[in-house]
Amino acid sequence: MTQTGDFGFRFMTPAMEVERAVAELRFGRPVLLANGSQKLAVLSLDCVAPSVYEQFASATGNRHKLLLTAPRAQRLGICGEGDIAVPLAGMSFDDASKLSYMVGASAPVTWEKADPMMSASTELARLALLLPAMICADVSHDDSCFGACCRVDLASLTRADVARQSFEKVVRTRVPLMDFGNADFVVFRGGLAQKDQVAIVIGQPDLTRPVPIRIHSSCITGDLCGSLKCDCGDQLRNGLMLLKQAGGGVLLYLDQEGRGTGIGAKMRAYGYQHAGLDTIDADAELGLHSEHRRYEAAVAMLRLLEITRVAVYTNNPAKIAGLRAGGIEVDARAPVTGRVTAENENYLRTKTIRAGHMLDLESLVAAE
Ligand SMILES: Nc1nc2c(ncn2[C@@H]2O[C@H](COP(=O)(O)OP(=O)(O)OP(=O)(O)O)[C@@H](O)[C@H]2O)c(=O)[nH]1
Ligand SMILES: [Zn+2]
Repeated sequence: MTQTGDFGFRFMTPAMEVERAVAELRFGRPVLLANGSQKLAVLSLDCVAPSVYEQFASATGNRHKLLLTAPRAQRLGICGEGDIAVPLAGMSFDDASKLSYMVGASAPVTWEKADPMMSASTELARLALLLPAMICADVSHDDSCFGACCRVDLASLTRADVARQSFEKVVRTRVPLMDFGNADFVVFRGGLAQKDQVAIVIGQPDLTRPVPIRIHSSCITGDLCGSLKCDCGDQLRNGLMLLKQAGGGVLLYLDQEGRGTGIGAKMRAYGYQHAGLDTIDADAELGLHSEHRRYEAAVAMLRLLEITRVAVYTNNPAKIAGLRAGGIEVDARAPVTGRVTAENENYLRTKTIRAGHMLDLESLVAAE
């Protein structure tokens, strides 16, 4: 087993604080976000029970506010103001939910620019795979009702980044694959949530040359079930084939469902897409930005595999930028595509036009 970082045993590390806070939010309990003497009680509307919402309101003297991210504010017609905060006094749980992530909600009558601490709380939501619909209240003067709650320092959110880059190799084992021959599945554990990540090594790549790689984000619907709404399943299999044809390479299969937003958010977004929204606007309705993925895990996995120079199969410039930011040399980039279907054509077009993906869609359509 290879250790990538030695944090020793300390009573409380930034990563521990953040991980505990993330777990508490997922249980629907409040956490305290602190920055010096400023304290913000935070609750996630995505998984709180209505009764806890009511308790939170009375514990904060009805001074609680709802954070709406810039994409959500924009969907509600409030443009160019960044994240906003809406006073919630007197607003029911259902109305707050509607305001934070449902299609067709009206713009709030009263709102203000969000305090930076409130905006920072959305990073906890991102890590918790929850919608960034945060209910917040400043309790700097009296946090007595929140004494038993998990406390996380604002600085820990940044310092926990160090932990994100700390991975260890757990096991490497051969798996015979139907179309690709023998592959080595290498399992890594680490990052903030200690999720297992998998590298699939095809053949025996020459590590002295740029190693052909594919970074693939998990897509339960496409990879496993052949969903026609995206091209992921084809890209997964075509990516593995390209690595085999290149004489060997590595596919990093990252646990990043729904562009890092989680399967719950992705399925909510699919519901909105059925109502006519494109992939980016559907996410924006939920308060999500167009991209929530990060690539520290990919960089750490490559380093543990002793790979520092790569040739990447991707159409997504953010993946290349993520590798380069982590010090991996990207020598070349080649496309990897899938079938264009009636159901995924708009999705692919939106990614090309609105997210800058390097995809020659018209040629693909013409080739079908
Ligand atoms: N939020 C959201 N995620 C989606 C949607 N459709 C697919 N996904 C996710 O998008 C990601 C696609 O992953 P990849 O195919 O590796 O990445 P990519 O950004 O398309 O880049 P390349 O395939 O490398 O060109 C996966 O995490 C899917 O689960 C959608 O409509 N909404
Ligand atoms: Zn997909």
